[in-house]
Amino acid sequence: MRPLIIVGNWKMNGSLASNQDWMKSVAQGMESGMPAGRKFVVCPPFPYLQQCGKLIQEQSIAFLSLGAQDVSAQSSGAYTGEASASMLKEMSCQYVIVGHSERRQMHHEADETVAAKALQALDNGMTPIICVGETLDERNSGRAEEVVCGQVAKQVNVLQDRLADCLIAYEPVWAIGTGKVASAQIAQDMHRHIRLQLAEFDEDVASHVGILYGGSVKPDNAVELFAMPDIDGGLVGGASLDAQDFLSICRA
Ligand SMILES: O=C[C@H](O)COP(=O)(O)O
Repeated sequence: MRPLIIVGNWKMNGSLASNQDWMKSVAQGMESGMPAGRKFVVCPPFPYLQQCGKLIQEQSIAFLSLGAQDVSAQSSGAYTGEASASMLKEMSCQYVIVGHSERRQMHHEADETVAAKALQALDNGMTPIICVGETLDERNSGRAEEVVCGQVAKQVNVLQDRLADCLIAYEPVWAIGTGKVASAQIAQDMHRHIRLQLAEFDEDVASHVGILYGGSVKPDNAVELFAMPDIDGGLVGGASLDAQDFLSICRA
């Protein structure tokens, strides 16, 4: 049985003061108990990881884990502006998002780089959340499955059975930050497709890998999405910035 995992990705949002308020509200909300068998993760920007890790400890938010939004594909050295997996681990991160479409599009990250980043995370004891997804043009031209399966195949080639220790996030690019959520059935169909593709490589890996949905997840659509058999949780952007919305999605 795969656990339901809800990951909040703050993207480039937050401040020392607002992070503190968010943690306080989430601690209060989670204190009253959360549904069993679920995991909750928050991914603040790099500069706030230490603060947020400390706040999670201080507020005793036992349910909440820390994650980062990206990691270097290199382990150390002259890579200005990058953060290595060992540094993130030192900040108490347990999860790392890799290959988010915003990084693929704006920073030209290729599948090979995404796989190298996932390996760095795995080698440092963290769970990579590997993002895949098609653009609107690709969907409209009937190529959604081909594009997503191509992205997954590149990860399978490099990571092989280490994929069992990863999460995959299906994020249709056209649904990110647009308010246009994929219908639960569209999302389920793609998740099923990804799982069947993984099963061709290894059935055990396929049955273990959590596949999260991302793209305009909100309190009012989370229940329907999470009820789907191959949707194992959500990667939540905008709605995770509001502590009460995040809590509602965590309980959905
Ligand atoms: O990482 C999160 C996804 O990009 C979804 O963002 P969104 O919930 O704001 O659409």
